[in-house]
Amino acid sequence: MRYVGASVACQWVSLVASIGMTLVVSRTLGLLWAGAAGEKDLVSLAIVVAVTAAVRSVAAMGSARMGFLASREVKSTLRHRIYGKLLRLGPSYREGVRTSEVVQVAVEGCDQLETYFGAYLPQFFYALLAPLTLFGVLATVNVPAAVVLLVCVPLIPVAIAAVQTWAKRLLGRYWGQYTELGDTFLENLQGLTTLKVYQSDEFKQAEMNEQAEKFRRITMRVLTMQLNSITIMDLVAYGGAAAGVAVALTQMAAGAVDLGGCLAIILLAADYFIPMRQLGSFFHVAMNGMAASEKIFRLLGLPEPPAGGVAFPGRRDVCAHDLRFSYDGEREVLSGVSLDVTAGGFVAVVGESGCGKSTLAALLLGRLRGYQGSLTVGGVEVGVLDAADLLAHVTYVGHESYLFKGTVRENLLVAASGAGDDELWAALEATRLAAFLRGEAGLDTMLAERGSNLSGGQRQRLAIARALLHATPVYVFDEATSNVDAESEDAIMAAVRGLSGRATILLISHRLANVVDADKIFVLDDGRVVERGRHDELVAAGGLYARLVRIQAESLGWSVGSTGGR
Ligand SMILES: Nc1ncnc2c1ncn2[C@@H]1O[C@H](COP(=O)(O)OP(=O)(O)OP(=O)(O)O)[C@@H](O)[C@H]1O
Repeated sequence: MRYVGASVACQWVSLVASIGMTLVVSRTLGLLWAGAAGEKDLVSLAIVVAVTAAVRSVAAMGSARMGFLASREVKSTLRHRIYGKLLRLGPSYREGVRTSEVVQVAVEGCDQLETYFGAYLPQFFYALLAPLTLFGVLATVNVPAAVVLLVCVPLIPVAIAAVQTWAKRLLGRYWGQYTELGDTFLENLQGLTTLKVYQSDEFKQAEMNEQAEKFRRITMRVLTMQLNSITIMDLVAYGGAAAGVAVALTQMAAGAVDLGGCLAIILLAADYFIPMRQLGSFFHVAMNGMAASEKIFRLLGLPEPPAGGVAFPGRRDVCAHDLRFSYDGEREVLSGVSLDVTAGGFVAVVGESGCGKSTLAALLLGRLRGYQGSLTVGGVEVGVLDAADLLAHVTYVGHESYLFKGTVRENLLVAASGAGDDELWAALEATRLAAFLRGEAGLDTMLAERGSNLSGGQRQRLAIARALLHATPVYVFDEATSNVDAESEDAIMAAVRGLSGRATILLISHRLANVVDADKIFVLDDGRVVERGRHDELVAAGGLYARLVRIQAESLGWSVGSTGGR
């Protein structure tokens, strides 16, 4: 508001200078017409014109600068808030908003608000102030003309208000279409390789064309609406100015005003309307910003995980009791899971695809919320733990980890900012990546976006090295080695087992060779723990686990009952 006020003040100073100059010009022309103008009048006219030009240019620069500062502050504040909100929402942000929508509102949505705060708001106040100022001045010249002009000005806001409801609805739909198109575009771009592989890109292109066409149509409707309303505002503005001129001429004919006064009214008549007319133009862009701001405020209003929850406890045991969870509120994906992992223990969760293993991991990380029953770490319910604190104490490695564009060192330091090169190399040795990187540029080896210049297995080994550096009391490995070659997998599993004792480890793996050493194995089936025990006990029990082991042993050729052999 400070900057908006200053911007209005600059515009007003410029207007006053302009009025002063117009009055002097009109008076001098009147004198010239009457043949009464002396040299002194012409000199003072030249001085007034020069001073006015200087004042107006300084005021215009000041107003633009203030508008810029206002919009810069708003954009930066909003973007900080959006960023902070995403951090507070954590990995579960996708439950409430689509990624493309976040990008669109944070970038273009905030840019649209630039016009609202930088141009529309100052113009709004200036458009109220300018006609009143002009009225005050012209009333001293000729009251009827000043009144007629003042009365016509409010017709512009009336025209704006008339289209406002319609425009609001239309712009709401426009932004809906825009984010929908952005969403499809982002998804198709990310899946372009897959689409090419299956030659489905044409089908997706047709789908996108259809959405783009819908977006084109709504954009055209928005433009039509804007042009129509600008035409109406122009009619009012220039019609009003013409009415003022007509009154001025009539008044002069009636002898109520002299030539100088009549000229002053004619020259200033348009100034009554220009600010309102300008407001009308900004209004449409501002409305677009307002529609975007609705999306911004919806994002900022999304419910957050409880902040300032209970701090991560000193204990590290993990326990689930009668844990139930459903994604859609209907089908239970976990239907009463009970398991316990003692502090420093190495526990595995196995089961057929879709039985709920990753869901369990996501609940433990607080990535999914709204479970029933109990899931505790160190005796404290995960649901009441402080979300950031939980993530700082539980390291998760999934089957596909994110690597950032930058050096290997930068990617590793994400997990342990203070680690020295020796520690980084030790983690790389543990995941058998050191030899490869030594042949490249070592820790300074550059990674492309998502680590796309590494192989799938190398990416994953780097992600596991990063996790090993993140010294936390609890680790969750969810199919972390699924795309790693067998030899490296053995080395990595040895490093993972090496963590047990100082950290509690939950290992989710469909490769049963990895779990034979686990202190306890929980076998999930359709959202329930159906078996629990050590590898040998479960094999001896001859249940689901034994069946899964037999199937894998046959296909991979490792002997049932072996510990770690393949
Ligand atoms: N985001 C989701 N929305 C709705 N349902 C989901 C979602 N994610 C998973 N599911 C469902 O929950 C069930 C359990 O999925 P989950 O990913 O936990 O299985 P999993 O045991 O880890 O499988 P896999 O071994 O194949 O990774 C599946 O039936 C799946 O369809």
